[in-house]
Amino acid sequence: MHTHLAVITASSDDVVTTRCMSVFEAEGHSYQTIIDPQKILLLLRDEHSCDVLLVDMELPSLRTGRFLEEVASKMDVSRLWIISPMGTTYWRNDAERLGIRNVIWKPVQRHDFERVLETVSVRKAAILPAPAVSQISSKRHDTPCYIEDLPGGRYFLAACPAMMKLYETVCLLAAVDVPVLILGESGVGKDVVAALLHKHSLRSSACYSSLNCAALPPDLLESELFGYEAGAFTGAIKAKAGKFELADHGTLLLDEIGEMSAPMQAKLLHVLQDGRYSRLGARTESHVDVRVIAATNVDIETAIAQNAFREDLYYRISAFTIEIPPLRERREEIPFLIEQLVLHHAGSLRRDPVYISPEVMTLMMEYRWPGNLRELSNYVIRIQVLGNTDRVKADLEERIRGTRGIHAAPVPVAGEDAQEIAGMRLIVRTQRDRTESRLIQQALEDSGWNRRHAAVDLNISYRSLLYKIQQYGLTQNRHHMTHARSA
Ligand SMILES: Nc1ncnc2c1ncn2[C@@H]1O[C@H](COP(=O)(O)OP(=O)(O)OP(=O)(O)O)[C@@H](O)[C@H]1O
Repeated sequence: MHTHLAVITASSDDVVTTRCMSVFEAEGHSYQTIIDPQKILLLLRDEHSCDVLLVDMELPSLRTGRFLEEVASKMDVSRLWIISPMGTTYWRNDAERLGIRNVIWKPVQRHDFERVLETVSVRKAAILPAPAVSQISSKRHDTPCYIEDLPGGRYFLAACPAMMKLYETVCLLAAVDVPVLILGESGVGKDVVAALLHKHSLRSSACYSSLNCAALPPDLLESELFGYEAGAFTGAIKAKAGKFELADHGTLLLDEIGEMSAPMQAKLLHVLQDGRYSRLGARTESHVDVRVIAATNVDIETAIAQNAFREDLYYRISAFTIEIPPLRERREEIPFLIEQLVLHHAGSLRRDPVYISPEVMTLMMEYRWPGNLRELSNYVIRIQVLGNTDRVKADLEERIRGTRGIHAAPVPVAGEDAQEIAGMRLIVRTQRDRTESRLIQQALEDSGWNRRHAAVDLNISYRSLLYKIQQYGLTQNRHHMTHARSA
């Protein structure tokens, strides 16, 4: 026999609602979502209207007023749960004063809701038949997976400790207006993390915009960033606002900042110092208030050592850094990502989803994913388009065969000596670099050193390929691998 609970989430956050729904409905309970705090107060007039009240403190209307106090006067606070983003504590003094002890920190996990159910089941134990109580407490906790929707149909998924920690860091950094540098390989999710940071920041009602600094030649980059006046150059018929102007009061992601030319670095430093800039062809200066988040997949410290990147600019953009691990270092997320990608891509292709067989899933868990989540996404699209996994299976097998034993990630053994693991990782990394540079050299030779074709064959971005050619010191007409690092 199931308990039927009425749960109210004062949440504007779809994720909280969705999680609540899946856990509570799976258990046979009912729930209700209310966004307007006044409606909650009305509802609480009837003391049997709900067993538990979950209040999402992110709701802007709760920041002012005496909502908690009013709720506490209408219900037993042991039935009241606060849901709060990490680092948000404006409610803490009120909660302490009112004796509210139940707090769930975002990202909300399934077991958080199980905690809620457990407290209710304890209170109801006297009237509940025994099997219902044991059914609740014997439920196994699933591997936590957190998904948060982002504008533009995108989402952020975290399903491993490193990414959960990263989410917490993002929430902390979102609350303060400091520059953040996001580091990580191509396709690892730098843009997604920047969008998440913007969503949680006080700037979230203004624009989030991003620009890939490597994709444009310096002149075009300058006009994209700062805009231009009519007649500033041939073809500039009408004046155009730049990214800085459009992102005023919001957030601007400058992706691949490590690729920016020296003159552009100087101009960027200027605008970061005092918010002042000039449109191309303008006689006067304008002022903006933009939070700049920078991202790169190149080693900026090496770029500084080689005088390719300004040290003063680096310090200006990197008050805090967030490093996103490559997919091969968080393989436990792959099944969760695949599940979402299958639904997403099948939906946009208007097809029935083609699910991944356990066999192919094993291969996907084993493959090294040099193109990270973008490459994983492409594989899932291929499967949805082809309607089966045969070709992808053969392709993955071939790729893994070429790299097996070198690219397969070591599975850490619980309790293993940290030093030994570090040593093993170093060996694996060195081997990986050797193999990677050999594969890149091969792809370049196969394409007659057409870098764009080679980048497509390797499934990495053109810029990443250029970076790797430089990193490994690869040159044309050499049949043997050159490994700059290990030489
Ligand atoms: N944590 C995540 N959850 C869900 N999807 C993700 C996540 N991280 C990345 N993705 C998806 O993977 C793809 C690549 O992500 P993104 O563009 O943010 O990577 P990037 O690191 O900025 O790449 P690049 O360096 O090439 O610009 C996108 O389709 C994005 O939606």
